[in-house]
Amino acid sequence: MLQTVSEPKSASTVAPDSGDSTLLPLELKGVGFRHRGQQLLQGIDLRIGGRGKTIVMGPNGAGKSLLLRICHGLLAPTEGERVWCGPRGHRAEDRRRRQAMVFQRPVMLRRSALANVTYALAVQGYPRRKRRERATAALTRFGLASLAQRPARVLSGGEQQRLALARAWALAPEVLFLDEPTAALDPAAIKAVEEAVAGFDRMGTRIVMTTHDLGQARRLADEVVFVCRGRILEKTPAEEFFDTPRSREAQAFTRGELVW
Ligand SMILES: Nc1ncnc2c1ncn2[C@@H]1O[C@H](COP(=O)(O)OP(=O)(O)OP(=O)(O)O)[C@@H](O)[C@H]1O
Repeated sequence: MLQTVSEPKSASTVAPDSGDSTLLPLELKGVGFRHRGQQLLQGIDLRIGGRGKTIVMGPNGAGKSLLLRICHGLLAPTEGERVWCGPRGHRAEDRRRRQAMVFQRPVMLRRSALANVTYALAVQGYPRRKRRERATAALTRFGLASLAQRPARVLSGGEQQRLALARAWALAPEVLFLDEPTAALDPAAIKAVEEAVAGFDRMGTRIVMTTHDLGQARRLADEVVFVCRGRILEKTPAEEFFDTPRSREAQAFTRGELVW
């Protein structure tokens, strides 16, 4: 489903290679999130640095999405702090431009597929005269060239998810957060998303992704962050996590048992 075209250079002058990442490492220090008297996340110490794909796993309601939203900056922690420690991490504009997030249900503007991508490039400050070419290359990369003029909101769920990935691809982010991007997709669409994630990884984009799918986590993860009841119980290299999970909760989770 994915077309082979050359992978885009970063929209900025800096290639999104972890060696010269301008944002990473990302550190959460003593992060908590409280809402209406409920402690939904607590005591989160997490460092995301270097290359690779971090897969965030855990039972329903554990706080995975909250954690990703806090990492991305969509939510502010009510306790502790989130710090981008790279040389340009202190600049809000750089943080906004150099990271992207893909959601389970893609957020599409009421305009064509192509315009969704060119708009994102415009917001990022990409030169006007080059936007269309770059957006078209991204749509082609994700097998969406023939749907470029179709209103984005009438695309199927799988097509919209590929469009969300194409939009992120055009932006060439240093860090990409994906929150259950395949939860509502059929097997072919899931494969396309997994190939895209691997492509982002090859491009040097740091991946942080949640999934419920153990098979998918095994295929993609370099490391696993296991979240349960609002806390991180493990941050472990993937092989070790699946072979010998340390916590009782992760042991049960990897056996496919319910964890509360
Ligand atoms: N913006 C928010 N404000 C207040 N509470 C929230 C917010 N987002 C999520 N919650 C609550 O926080 C808890 C954790 O939710 P979250 O979506 O992070 O879990 P999750 O691990 O991603 O779960 P699932 O696997 O079911 O998607 C839930 O009880 C949820 O109702």
